[in-house]
Amino acid sequence: MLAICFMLIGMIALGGYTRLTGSGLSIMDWRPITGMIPPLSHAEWERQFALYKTIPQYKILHDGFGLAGFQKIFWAEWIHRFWGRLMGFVLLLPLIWFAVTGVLSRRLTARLILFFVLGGLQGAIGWFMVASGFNPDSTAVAPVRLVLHLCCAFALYIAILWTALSARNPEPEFIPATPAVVRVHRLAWLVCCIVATTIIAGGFTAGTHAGFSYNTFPLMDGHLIPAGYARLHPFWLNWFQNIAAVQFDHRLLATCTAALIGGTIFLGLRTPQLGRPAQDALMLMGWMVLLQYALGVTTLLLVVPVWAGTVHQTCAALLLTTAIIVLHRLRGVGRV
Ligand code: HEM
Repeated sequence: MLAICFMLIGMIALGGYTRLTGSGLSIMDWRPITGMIPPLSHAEWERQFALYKTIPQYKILHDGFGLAGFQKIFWAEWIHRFWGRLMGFVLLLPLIWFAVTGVLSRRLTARLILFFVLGGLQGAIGWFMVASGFNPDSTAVAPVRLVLHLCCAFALYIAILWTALSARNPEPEFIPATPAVVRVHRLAWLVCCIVATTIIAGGFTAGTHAGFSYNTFPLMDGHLIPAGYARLHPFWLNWFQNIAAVQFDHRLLATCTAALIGGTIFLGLRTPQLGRPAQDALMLMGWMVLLQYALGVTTLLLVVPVWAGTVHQTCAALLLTTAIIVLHRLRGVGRV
């Protein structure tokens, strides 16, 4: 399961690369089994390329890049899909073996089967997202579907990570539920929620291409709150479709995330009852949020180069990992 967690981080990185290189729409069909075989003849490459030429993205973004250019974006998308299938095998084959030899409890077996099914569903959601990019008036996928795909990937990752950590460490270490400990525990939950919300906001920032505007920090076009924040009506529409508001919200949430993590560490380090493992995890989370914040600003100031966008997206998963490890190490609060 830990191997699958590593593979999932790799998958999130590959997803970022695929999105940022505009490769996601290059494979225009979804064949869960036979799609594993890439084009093997020149005729098949030409057929796939001819298909791709029919969608608006080709004409607007990649017009005239030739078969070699098409092959480049095709391989990015193909590897992303292939990696997904490979994860399915890495989960399924040991699962069958361990279940047959009676190593796994029924509960764990059922949970792992559920993860396998959800992994398949994530593939289907990926296709649901990609299909939205083929509409006659679009050159990219629908932001809402991008966020759906991203959120499901993170949710599945959290579930597998939690299960893996619990399998490694089945008995939580008792931590006395003093008021200070309970406060840090509650803050750790809040941190997980705000990190998740910042990630969703990051999804909309990426989906609406908001990172290509207002490339200054901390001001946006000379203002702390950009002019035109509330341009759209009804008001809530701004949070999803207005580039100024989408980017501002992501910055604001990221700043709140960093501040909340700072506060949690401050209290956590003054609460010795938490124990060393939980305090170490808090410190790791602190370093990670600093790195992620700096990467976010770098991505913005450099106008979203592929490497920075990919690393920023991947480090979001690593930040979430540290937040989950903190929560996992605090599992024993009040438990005898
Ligand atoms: C706690 C800190 C942060 C987290 C967890 C976070 C998370 C994310 C995630 C997950 C994405 C990509 C979503 C996707 O690909 O669908 C993203 C995109 C982005 N973030 Fe952040 N972010 C953080 C801080 C920041 C900061 C401080 C800035 C800049 C001030 C920033 C600027 C951006 C930009 C410009 C994008 C779009 C890049 C692209 O198009 O690929 N982020 N963020």
